[in-house]
Amino acid sequence: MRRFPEGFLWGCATASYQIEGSPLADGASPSIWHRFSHTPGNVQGGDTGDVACDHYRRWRDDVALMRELGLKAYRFSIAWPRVLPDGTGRVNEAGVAFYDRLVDALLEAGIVPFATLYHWDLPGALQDRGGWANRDVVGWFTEYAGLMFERLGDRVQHWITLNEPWCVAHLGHVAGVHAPGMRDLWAGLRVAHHLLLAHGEAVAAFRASRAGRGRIGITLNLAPQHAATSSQTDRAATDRADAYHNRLFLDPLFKGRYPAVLVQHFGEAWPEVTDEDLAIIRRPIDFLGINYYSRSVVADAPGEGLLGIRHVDTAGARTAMGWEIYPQGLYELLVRLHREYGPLPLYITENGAAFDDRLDASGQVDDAERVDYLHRHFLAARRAIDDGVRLEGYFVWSMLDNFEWALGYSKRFGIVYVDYPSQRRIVKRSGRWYRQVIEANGVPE
Ligand SMILES: N=[N+]=NCCCCNC(=O)[C@@H]1[C@H]2[C@H](O)[C@@H](O)[C@H](O)[C@@H](CO)[C@@H]12
Repeated sequence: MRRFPEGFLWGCATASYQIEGSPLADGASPSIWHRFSHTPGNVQGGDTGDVACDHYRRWRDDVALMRELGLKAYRFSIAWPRVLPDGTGRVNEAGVAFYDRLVDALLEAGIVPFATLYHWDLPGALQDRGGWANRDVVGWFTEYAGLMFERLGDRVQHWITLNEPWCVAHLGHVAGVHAPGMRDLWAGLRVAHHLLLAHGEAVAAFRASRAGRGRIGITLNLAPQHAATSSQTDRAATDRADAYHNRLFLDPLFKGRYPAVLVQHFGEAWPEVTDEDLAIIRRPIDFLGINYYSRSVVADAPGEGLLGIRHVDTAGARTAMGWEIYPQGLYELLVRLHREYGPLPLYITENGAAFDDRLDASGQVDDAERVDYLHRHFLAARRAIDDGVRLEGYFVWSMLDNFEWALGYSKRFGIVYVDYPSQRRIVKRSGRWYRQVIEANGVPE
């Protein structure tokens, strides 16, 4: 048995738009994902977050389910449009009350709440004013963050400013496959910069708030980039991919500068960046959240796409998302972060897999593949701890099957199956297995 350190925080992660449903209930306003999913052609099957897992109404039973699973911690996100329907100014007390009750129920169940301030559901009213591409968003986000620190900061001690700024900037503003569906590199690079500025200003607001004695961090999706061959051109291509996918956020946050290779590569599209900006962005944080799913293998492809690279297929097994199952990439990433950007406390704020789960004749889900996936990734994380990495918790994505963005409900990541028509929750084999892991605080070799 490979035991984890005493007090290791085993949990699950979710996000507001992906599980809550009731997007316009009790004074909430439309988010950019409400608009995006209701725009035909954007989401597979025309799916929307209108119902999702109906968590907005079933939250009490879901907390009971978390307790049944033995979770030590639970990472959720707050829907900005519920608490500030116009994005700034007027507070919607019914929206705040939902999170107030949720936090109280979690504490009552002995579960540590981790609150993510932004998991992609920007108020549509702010998108109408330019959204993340408008530098004024820094003030809007800081106001929202300050309100939440004020209202929940006496009970929530762990805060994540942003979930995956890379996805917000690239998928939402360059590739256009996520809300708000923009395809504009110039805007996307500014969005990345504004997200980091907003993060930095929220950190300062946190330190000044009554929540300030808690911990604040940010969650990045990070993926090791491996060169397809040892050729100079493939290595240079991999360096560009690593700079864009990983260092675009890591370097300003922890080194106070953007990767030079990107500034060069993007030329006049690169935004104006001042030393004052960089000082805001690099304000010290208490932990780094890592969302790990897989790695990429990269080859030089002159003139192709944004970076002149292409991703090379590998032989390894894949999840239902088409992502290679590569647990050693988690070990490699954790050790790199510790050595190059740390040493600071780390949490795996998301790791998990989608597989084609089906109810069997007995109405159960025997998701052996997900058990194997998690087992191998837990062992990789445990190896990193042996090498001195200060890993303090692990949140499995996800507790429930949920709305998988542009893929709608076609992908199931949960350790609990959601039968959407009936909204019944059915704990999968992986959920029962995870409960044992948490109880033992360890996994078999
Ligand atoms: N090009 N390209 N892109 C692939 C980039 C992968 C990054 N996607 C994630 O990490 C998302 C993260 C998200 O927080 C959660 O809300 C999503 O449900 C999970 C599962 O998808 C993961």
